[in-house]
Order: sequence, then structure tokens, then C-alpha cells
Amino acid sequence: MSLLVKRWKELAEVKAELAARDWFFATSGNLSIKVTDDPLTFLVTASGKDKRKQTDEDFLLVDASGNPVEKTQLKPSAETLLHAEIYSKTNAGCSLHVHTIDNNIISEWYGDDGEVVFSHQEIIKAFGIWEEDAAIRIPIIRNYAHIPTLAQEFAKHVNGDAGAVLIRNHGITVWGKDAFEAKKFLEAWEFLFSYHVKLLLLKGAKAFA
Ligand SMILES: CSC[C@@H](O)[C@@H](O)C(=O)COP(=O)(O)O
Ligand SMILES: [Zn+2]
Repeated sequence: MSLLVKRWKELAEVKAELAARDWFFATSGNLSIKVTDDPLTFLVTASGKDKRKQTDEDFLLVDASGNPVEKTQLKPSAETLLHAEIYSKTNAGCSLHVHTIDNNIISEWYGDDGEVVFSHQEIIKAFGIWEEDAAIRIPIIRNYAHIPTLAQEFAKHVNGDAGAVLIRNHGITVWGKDAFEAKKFLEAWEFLFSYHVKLLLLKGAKAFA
């Protein structure tokens, strides 16, 4: 099996798993996986598609600038530049972007702080942090409509082979060394967001009780 086919299958598998979680509302979301380092090429989801569906045209190969490597009718994801930033600045192998209700609520609730910090949660171990009082932070950036500006702002927070950024009232982008790791991190973040939204609601209800 060629490397391209191998990576395609890996990305298709992650896409199907995220679809099963119903994390692709209204064609939102985009995914990518690195194929080669030199020159940099990666598979990215085609723009505007229903990512819950599996087809032979789900992904296309793009270069470091996010341009298709071969002539194709498919358009790379509108947010390909964000994925390109990750691969050009780090050794990450996979990047996942989803819009969920929970990540949007958290991004709005803490948006003015520019970050949100979570602590005292067992699931933080999924990030490879094992201390008892571990805390983990995620930056929150403005949702610039101009994608090169968004990518520039996003790139300020791309400092390691694994990471995540919340885009305010938009969604989360997570990256890791491979598809397994990126999905693990994404699931851990969404667990934290969902827990926290419910806790805030309960605290609010208690205040009125
Ligand atoms: C339908 S809203 C979602 C888009 O604006 C965008 O944020 C998104 O996540 C999907 O865009 P796409 O170009 O299909 O990768
Ligand atoms: Zn998006």
C-alpha cells in the first residue's frame, strides 16, 4: 500500500469516528494528515462537503502553501492555511478541526480572557500530564473572517508537535504526532468542555435555588 493510500485510510477512519460523534454540523469541520515532509504535502478535506459522508473525493493532496498538488476539481478546505501552519512549524502529523456546541460555548464564555484553564480532572492524563494538580490551558483567538489573518493569529499559538487552539464562536483545532494522538486530544478537550458547560449550568441553577 502506498503511503498516500495508508494516510488516506487513516484520515478516513478518524473522519468516520468524529462523524459517529456527530461533530460535523452543517458541513463544518476539516481534517488533515501529513503525507511527506520534504517537500511538505498533506491530505486535507475538500471544502464544503458533508463530512459525515464517505466518498472517494473526501480529501485532496496539497502542498505547504495549501495548493492542490495535482489538477483537481476539488477545493481544499477554506481553513487549509491553518493546517499548513501546523505542518510548517512543527513535526505534527495530523490536525483536526470541529465545531461543537460545547467548544463554542466555552470559547464565548472565556473569550475575553483569551484562554481557559482546566484542572483537577483525571482526563488531563490523556495529554500526557500525570501530576495530581495538573492544569491545562487552551488559548482562545478571535474568529477573523479573513483566513490569512486568522492563520497568522493561530500560528502564534502553534509552538509544539501537539497543541490546540479555540477559535471564538467557531471551533477547536487540535494537532498531534499522528491521527491516534490528535483524536485522543480532541476527545479529551471535548470531554473537558462538556463537563465544564454542565458544571456552570448546575452552579447557575444552584445560585437561584
Ligand atoms: C459551514 S460553517 C464552517 C466553515 O465556515 C468552516 O469553518 C469549516 O469548518 C468548514 O469549511 P471547509 O471549507 O468545508 O473546510
Ligand atoms: Zn471551521
